[in-house]
Amino acid sequence: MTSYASPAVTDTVLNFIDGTYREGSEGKSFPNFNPATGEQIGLVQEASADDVADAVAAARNALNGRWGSMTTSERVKLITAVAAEIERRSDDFLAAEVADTGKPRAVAAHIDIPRGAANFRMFADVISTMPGESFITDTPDGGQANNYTVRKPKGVIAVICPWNFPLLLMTWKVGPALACGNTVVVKPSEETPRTAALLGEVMNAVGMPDGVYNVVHGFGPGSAGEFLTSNSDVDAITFTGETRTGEKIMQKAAVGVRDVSFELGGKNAGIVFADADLNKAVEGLSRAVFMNTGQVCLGTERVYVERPVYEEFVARMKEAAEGFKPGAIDDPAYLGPLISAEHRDKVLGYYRRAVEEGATVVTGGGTPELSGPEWAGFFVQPTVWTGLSHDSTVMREEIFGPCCGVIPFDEEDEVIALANDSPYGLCASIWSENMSRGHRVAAAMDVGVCWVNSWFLRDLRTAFGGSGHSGIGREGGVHSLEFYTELTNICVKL
Ligand SMILES: O=C(O)C(=O)/C=C/C=C/O
Repeated sequence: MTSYASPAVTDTVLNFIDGTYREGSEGKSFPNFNPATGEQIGLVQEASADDVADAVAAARNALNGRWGSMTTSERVKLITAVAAEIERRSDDFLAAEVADTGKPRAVAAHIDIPRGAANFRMFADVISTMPGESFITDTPDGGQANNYTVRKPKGVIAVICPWNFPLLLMTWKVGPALACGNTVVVKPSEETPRTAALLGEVMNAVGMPDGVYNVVHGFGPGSAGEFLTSNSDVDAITFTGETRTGEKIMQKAAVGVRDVSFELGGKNAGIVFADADLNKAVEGLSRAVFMNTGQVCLGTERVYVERPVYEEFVARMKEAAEGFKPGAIDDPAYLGPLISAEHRDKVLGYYRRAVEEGATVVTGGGTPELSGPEWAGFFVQPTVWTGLSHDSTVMREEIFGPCCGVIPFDEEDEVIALANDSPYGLCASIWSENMSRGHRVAAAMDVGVCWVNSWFLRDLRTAFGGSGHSGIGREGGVHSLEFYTELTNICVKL
């Protein structure tokens, strides 16, 4: 049986289909690891094609059953109860998330788990207060017509979510999906299945109708994710993760012309002007580079600093980087592991590539000296480079690790061009005490989100997402409704 509250125990993480937990029908499973220790902590039951078909059918049946006939206020009451139950079981969600990710308990306790509840509450509010649209039209016969719009759920939504903020990013999609009356089949990352599975217990506890929320596990080609995106009874697909995976999903979505909502990769820039408050800039950018061990889609991996403050900024980022301590999980400065041995090796490959391309390693560049079995996992050193060209590999490709390259600039137009010279367009941060410059440069960024003198400050009502290779569509507040509902305009001749 799954024991989320004691993740050190080897246990089985099950699929959750039509309100019940079940093993994969083909008896296949795959290992689940704690990235801090590197130890296997469980087995995950792999959903077969039949299991995924059952989950989609359960979601369809729920739409055609009690869930589909519920009023908005009945749905709002249920998803508000989900939020409360997540909070009541926050210790279990915390244990499950830390077991799966190895992330600092402080990060999971202050970001991941609270956002799990907040995401449901946010969209309960949005769907309760969202105004409709209507127009009184003058008609050729001298009369009038009333045009008004009604929103209806899109149907069965496939939710494919990543391993860096598993509960946060899954509920960022499931919250609005359910608020709008859809049903979901969730395919969590194979690295982090636990909190998605645990949410099934919450759904049952609050009396969510069976089939509204389903979870199927799997990884790679020929498994649950592919079965799900290929299932013609899935009405739309939402995905957060790597750009190249998004491209593959989009190909599947094309069959049947299914809508997609994507938050994909990024190579986000931080720009520090000479008139910046360096205390703010170093605090904000050291979080943007090193928080969650750099495994944040919004993270910063390239920093441009106006020349007069370049040397001081580099020295202060070195100090900040060395303040992050791998292998000290209860220390607020703890730098957790990367999610897997594979990802650790990928990041170390970029560390080597940086040196090959002429980087000066200001700090880090390898793996930390850690002793003890509890730190035998996938740790790397927080790293800062100088001496790299803007066109170097590590300044152009998304690494998704605790590292950044720092490059000097001289002119505002120059740095705007550098920051925008990327196929990605997710976010940026601007650091300057000159507010007209802050507004001006932020507006010049070709990104979905730009922070000024801040980073990762989130108002869930705002438009969130990226352009170019960073995604399609926006999530957040009323923006999520564009994806999770279909509009019908009704014109009544008066
Ligand atoms: O803050 C959010 O709503 C969000 O989506 C964060 C994404 C982080 C990705 O790594």
